[in-house]
Amino acid sequence: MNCFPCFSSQRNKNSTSNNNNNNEPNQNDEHEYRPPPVATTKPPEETVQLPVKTFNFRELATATKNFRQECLLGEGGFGRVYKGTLQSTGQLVAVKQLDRHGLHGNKEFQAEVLSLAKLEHPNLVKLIGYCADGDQRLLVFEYVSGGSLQDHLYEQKPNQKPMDWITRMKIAFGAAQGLDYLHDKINPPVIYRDLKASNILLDDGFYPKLCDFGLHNLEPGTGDSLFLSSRVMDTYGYSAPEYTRGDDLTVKSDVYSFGVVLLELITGRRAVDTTKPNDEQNLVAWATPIFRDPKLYPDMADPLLKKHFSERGLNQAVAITSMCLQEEPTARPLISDVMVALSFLSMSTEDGIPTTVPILSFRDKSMSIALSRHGSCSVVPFSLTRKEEDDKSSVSSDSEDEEEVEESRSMKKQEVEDSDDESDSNSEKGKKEEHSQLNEKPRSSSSSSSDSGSENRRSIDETNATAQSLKISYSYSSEEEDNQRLSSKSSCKSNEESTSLRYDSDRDHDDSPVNTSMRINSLAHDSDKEEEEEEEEEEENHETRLEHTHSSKSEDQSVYSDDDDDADEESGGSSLHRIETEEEEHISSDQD
Ligand SMILES: Nc1ncnc2c1ncn2[C@@H]1O[C@H](COP(=O)(O)OP(=O)(O)OP(=O)(O)O)[C@@H](O)[C@H]1O
Repeated sequence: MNCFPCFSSQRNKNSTSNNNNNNEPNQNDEHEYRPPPVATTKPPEETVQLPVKTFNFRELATATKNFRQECLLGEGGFGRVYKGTLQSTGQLVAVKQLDRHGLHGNKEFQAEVLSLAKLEHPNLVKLIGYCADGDQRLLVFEYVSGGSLQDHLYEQKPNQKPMDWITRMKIAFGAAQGLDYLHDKINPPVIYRDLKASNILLDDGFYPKLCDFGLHNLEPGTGDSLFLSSRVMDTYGYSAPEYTRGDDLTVKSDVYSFGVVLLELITGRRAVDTTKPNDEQNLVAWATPIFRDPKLYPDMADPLLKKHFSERGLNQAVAITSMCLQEEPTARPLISDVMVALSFLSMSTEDGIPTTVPILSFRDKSMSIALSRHGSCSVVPFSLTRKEEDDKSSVSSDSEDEEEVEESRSMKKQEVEDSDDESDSNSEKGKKEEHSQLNEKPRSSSSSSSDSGSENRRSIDETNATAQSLKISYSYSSEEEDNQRLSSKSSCKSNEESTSLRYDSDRDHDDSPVNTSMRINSLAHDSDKEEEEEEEEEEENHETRLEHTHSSKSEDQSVYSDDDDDADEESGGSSLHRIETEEEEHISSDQD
């Protein structure tokens, strides 16, 4: 059966009507068996005429001035790309002349082209048509005029201004939207496989469009080792660890690559830069230790930004990046959550401070947790009632199951945090924006060690500074037995698996990823002294808040500038801020 009617040549069409197969009632022969109606109904995609044109080689040769060098835009893993003008319409196009190594057959090629043509989204470069003439295989795309993200980040023209922070966040947001479409809005999902700065094209207004998606099956001579090695080299620095391990790629591999691009936007550094000292050549390897120390975030940012960004925006962007770059694919967020978070970070506000991200926007709570640790205050804490918490505690004491105990602790801990939030909110009502230090580290270091594993866990927590700040510690040391158990447990909970559980706080919480996170969050805390400690801490925090109110306020109300360095120092780092605003209260109550 030909699934792609618009590719059918006249001859094919004829042959289709002649070979009238089971699904096509033959109008000329009334006596012939007609299948039941259901069988005659073609799926919509078969009947829809897809908006993809066929070009003959001559047309494209004319469009590109005979593939003249001056029209050459560049050469990538798939072949050369030429800028052209279609004579019939005057439309500017990019003509990709596919490498002729091991060409696919006509039908195979057409099938691939058609599936590409179905992918339509404003953040994807549109396929306009194709040419399969003799052994020539060409794809015709809309022309995107502004160059690639790579050009803008690293190959700036002398008179070109560096991209500002909001533009960078908008580009990230747009790219996430394109990726979200591929992952979540079409069926079956498309794994991009090749997301990188050079594949994000920008129009004149910096609107991003992803190119080279879905071309994987068109790779000429798949299995041609020379060809493959050059592509892998190109993608080196963006590939997820599972790729290197030889595991299957998933949509989460794209999320990793997206994290690398986000890191490039933040730092202005190439994914791989062989001109740098050895320990700085691989961007992710260079950045990973920095993720653990929020005080270093401002220094990590692209110097060309001259610190013109809000501290909170930076912290949250780094938090998202760090999540995307988790070693374990299942620990990475869904691109839809990344997209939502970036939608807030990319909003231009009058004061340059990004809008806070409401928790209920996310399908997976881990994103909310990470961002809440980085200054987003409209995060509504998990709404466990005291009754639920008591229920949990009694279940755990009955079962004496260590895991349940952990869970109960974490829930209890969470409730304490909830009440912290509440009291913070009350005490700070009326102020426009104020920071409070969550002071996680003293909390863990002051925990008592009645639990045999708590000492270990505490030390792991202390060394795992990323976990302290981000609370997405799926990567606890594998040497630690307890943590291994927890880590593997959390890994098993794929974000997708639990989507349906995420919003409902009335459900059984035992296995939700929320609780996985909560459990992990609570590792360093001992429940026995918790309330006592909380009281002390609340006092301490209150004092700290008062001390830091002035500096924190000025930090966040103005965008970062070089002059803010002192204030930054004074605030003792940037990530552990929580802000309560009237606006946020409004959002929360809306959500309620
Ligand atoms: N639709 C387009 N509009 C404008 N320029 C384009 C378009 N598609 C590709 N280009 C440009 O053509 C050049 C080659 O692109 P291509 O995608 O083939 O290679 P690449 O992205 O550099 O490498 P790879 O194929 O390994 O991803 C790049 O400079 C790219 O910016």
